[in-house]
Amino acid sequence: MKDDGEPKPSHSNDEHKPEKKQQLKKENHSVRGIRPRIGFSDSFSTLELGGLDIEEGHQSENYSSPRSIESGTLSSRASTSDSEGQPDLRGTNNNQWRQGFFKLLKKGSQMPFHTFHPLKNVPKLARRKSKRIREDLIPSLTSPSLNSSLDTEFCCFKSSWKNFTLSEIQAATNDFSHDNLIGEGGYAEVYLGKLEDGNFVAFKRLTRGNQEEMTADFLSELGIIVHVDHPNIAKLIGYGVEGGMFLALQLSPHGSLSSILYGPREKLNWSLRYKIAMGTAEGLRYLHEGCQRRIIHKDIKASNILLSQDFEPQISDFGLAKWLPDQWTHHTVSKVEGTFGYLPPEFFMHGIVDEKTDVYAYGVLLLELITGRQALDSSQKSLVMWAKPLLSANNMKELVDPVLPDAYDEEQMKLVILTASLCIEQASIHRPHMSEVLKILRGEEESLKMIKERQKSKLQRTYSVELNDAEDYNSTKFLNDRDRYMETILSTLNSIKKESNES
Ligand SMILES: Nc1ncnc2c1ncn2[C@@H]1O[C@H](COP(=O)(O)OP(=O)(O)OP(=O)(O)O)[C@@H](O)[C@H]1O
Repeated sequence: MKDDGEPKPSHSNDEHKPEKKQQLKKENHSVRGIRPRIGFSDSFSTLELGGLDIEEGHQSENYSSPRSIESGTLSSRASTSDSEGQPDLRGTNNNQWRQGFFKLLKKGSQMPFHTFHPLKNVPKLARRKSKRIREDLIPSLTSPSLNSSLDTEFCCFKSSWKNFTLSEIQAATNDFSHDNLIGEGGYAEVYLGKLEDGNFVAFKRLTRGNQEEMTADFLSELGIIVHVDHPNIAKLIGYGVEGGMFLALQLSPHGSLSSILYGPREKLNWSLRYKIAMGTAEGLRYLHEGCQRRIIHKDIKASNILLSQDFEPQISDFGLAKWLPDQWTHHTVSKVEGTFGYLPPEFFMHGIVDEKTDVYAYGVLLLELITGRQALDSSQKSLVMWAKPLLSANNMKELVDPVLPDAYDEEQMKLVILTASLCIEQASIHRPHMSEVLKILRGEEESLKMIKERQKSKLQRTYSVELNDAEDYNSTKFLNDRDRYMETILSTLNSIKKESNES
C-alpha cells in the first residue's frame, strides 16, 4: 500500500509483510466440508441460494454441495441424520426467485430487492416445546407458510449495499496488492480497500474451494449477514460478484481479537477484555434470541471477533452460520464444521448443533480472555483441558493471564471465570443461554441465586439421573470431576455474594 499519509489499521504495518502472511496461515482455521453439507437443516441461505451458479442465468436444478459429491455420500442422503424428514430442496417451485437472485446481486441497488413483497399475515412460528424434532412441524419448502417467510426475509434485503465492480475493488486494493492483505482465513483473503470517497473498507475475497463450494459459502455468509443489524455484529457495506466473490465489510481498525490477544496482548488490559466479553455476549444473544430468526454462528473464536476503533467487539465470518426453524430444538449435521478447540462434545459425538454450540465456544473465548492462552496451543493441547483442573481448584492465580498481574477488577474476573465454567459444561443442558450469560456477567443477584439453586440440586441428583440427562458423559471420572466442578462454582458464587454484601 502506498504511504499516502492516510490512517491505517493498527495491525496493518506488520501484517502486510510476506512473513506475516505465513504466520496468518498457521492460525487455527475453521474446518468446513469434512462431512457432506446437505438437507434443509443447513441454513436456508446456503441451500436455497446455493442452487445458483455464479454465472448469470446458469442454474442447476440438481444442485448439491460439491462436498457431498466428493465424499460420495450424496446418494446416501437418506441415511444421514441431516436428511431425515427433510423436505426436498431441489424442487422447482422456488426456481423463479432463485433465478432472479443472482441477477439482482449483479444489478445491485438499481434493482430493488423488495421485488419480493412480504406476504401479509405470515404465521409466527411457535417456540419449540419438545426435545425431539417434530417432523410434522418441519416446514415444507413448498408450503405457503415457508414461502411467505422467505418473502418476508427478502423484503428486508436492503438495496443500499453497494455492488462493487471488479475494477472498483482492484482500484481500492491496489490490485490485491500483498501490502493490502490484512487477514487470511482458511477460506478467504481479506484486503484493505480505499474507496474513491476516501473511506476504508475490508474486502473479503473467497479463495478456497471450487466455484460451487465458494458460491455456497458466499451465499451462506451473505444470506445471514444481510439480515442482521447489531452494534456487535460485523457490518456489510457491499459485495461483488464479478471476477470472484467479494464481501465489502466495515474495516475493523484493530483487526481481530486473536491478532491482539496472540500478538501485543499487553494492549488488552482487563477492562478492554471485559468489554469484549460483554459485547460478544450481546452480539450472540442478538443472533440467538433477538433477530428475526435463530441464527447459530457455529464458528465463534478469537479470529472471528473483530475490534472497532474503541475495541467494541463485532462478530464476523458467517460462512458456517445456520438458521434454525423455531420448532427445532437442534439440528444434526453429518460433518465436522467449525474450529478445533471450540467445538463442544455433543457436536463431536452426535453432530448436534444448537445455541449451546455457540455458548460452549463463547466459554472457550472467555478462557482465552482470562488466560491469554489459545484455544489449542502449539502442541494441539486444548485450553479447556488445561483450565478445567484450575477451575475445579478455584485457582484464579494460575488461571489469570500473567500479563495482567493484579491489574484487574477481581469481582468482574470472578464473574467471567464463573461464566466460562458454566459455558464449557460438558452437558449442553447445563450451559446457560446467552441472555443468562449476560445476567451472570453483570452479576445480577437473581441469576446468581438461580445458578446456586441449580448447582445445589444438581449435586443432590443421583448419578443415574445424570446419566439419563446426559448420556454422553457416563464415565465415573467425569462425574467426579463434575461434582468437584459444581462445588467450586458454588463456592465462587458464595464468595461473590459475600463480597457484594460487604460492599
Ligand atoms: N472487516 C475486517 N476488518 C479488518 N480485518 C478483517 C475484517 N474481516 C476479516 N478480517 C481479518 O481477516 C481474517 C480472516 O477473515 P475471515 O475469518 O472472515 O476468513 P475465513 O477464511 O472465513 O476464516 P476461517 O478460516 O476462520 O473460516 C480475520 O481473522 C481478520 O484478522
